[in-house]
Amino acid sequence: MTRNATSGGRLIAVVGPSGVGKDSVMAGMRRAIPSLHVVRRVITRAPGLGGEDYDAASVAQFETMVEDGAFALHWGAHGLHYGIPVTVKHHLGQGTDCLVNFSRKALAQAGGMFPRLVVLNITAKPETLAQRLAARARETEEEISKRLAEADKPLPAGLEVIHLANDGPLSQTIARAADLLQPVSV
Ligand SMILES: Nc1ncnc2c1ncn2[C@@H]1O[C@H](COP(=O)(O)OP(=O)(O)O)[C@@H](O)[C@H]1O
Ligand SMILES: O=P(O)(O)OC[C@H]1O[C@H](OP(=O)(O)OP(=O)(O)O)[C@H](O)[C@@H]1O
Repeated sequence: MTRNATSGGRLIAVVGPSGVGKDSVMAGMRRAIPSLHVVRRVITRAPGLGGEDYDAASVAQFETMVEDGAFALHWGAHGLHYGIPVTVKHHLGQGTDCLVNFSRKALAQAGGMFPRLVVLNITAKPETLAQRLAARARETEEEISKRLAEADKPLPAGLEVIHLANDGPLSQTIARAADLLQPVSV
């Protein structure tokens, strides 16, 4: 029995600082728990920059999508816009657990929208983050510095949060995440 014995799937919101391994852990969880629906975000980022699978949009396209009600929730960060397609509500309504790369700043709003929200908070030491962002090389050095400066952010109170360190081998983190988030019957 979970804490939130409500009908519908869980929205598993993966959060943590830039470079901590959110996308990597999510990719592993998708393989470990094939029944999970992994949410494909809309991002105003150039297409094909790797990491997660996302739908690239221009700012104008994104704003039109907002007006059209295409998103369940959206936010801005790192000079980009991120949107969670409204179709996530359909998957949750069908009882499917959904996994999404999320923003700590958007969690308070999500808590009021999704009754079965579970936060997977991934952590790593500052030096680990710096090494990983440099090695990933998706952003410029200036952008990386800004991301590192924003690494620490509080989580809102009152949410179900699972904390998971990703300083060690990725396979170990994925196995632990899959174990902690295996589907449960309510
Ligand atoms: N446990 C780990 N050990 C070594 N490298 C990792 C680990 N987890 C993630 N990485 C690497 O660190 C970089 C950042 O990971 P990523 O999943 O893009 O993080 P985020 O989505 O949180 O920004 C990527 O190059 C990824 O391959
Ligand atoms: O409010 P915060 O918790 O700081 O999160 C801000 C944004 O950072 C991440 O974006 P993105 O996946 O583009 O960046 P990352 O891979 O470098 O974390 C995350 O998915 C949020 O969209």
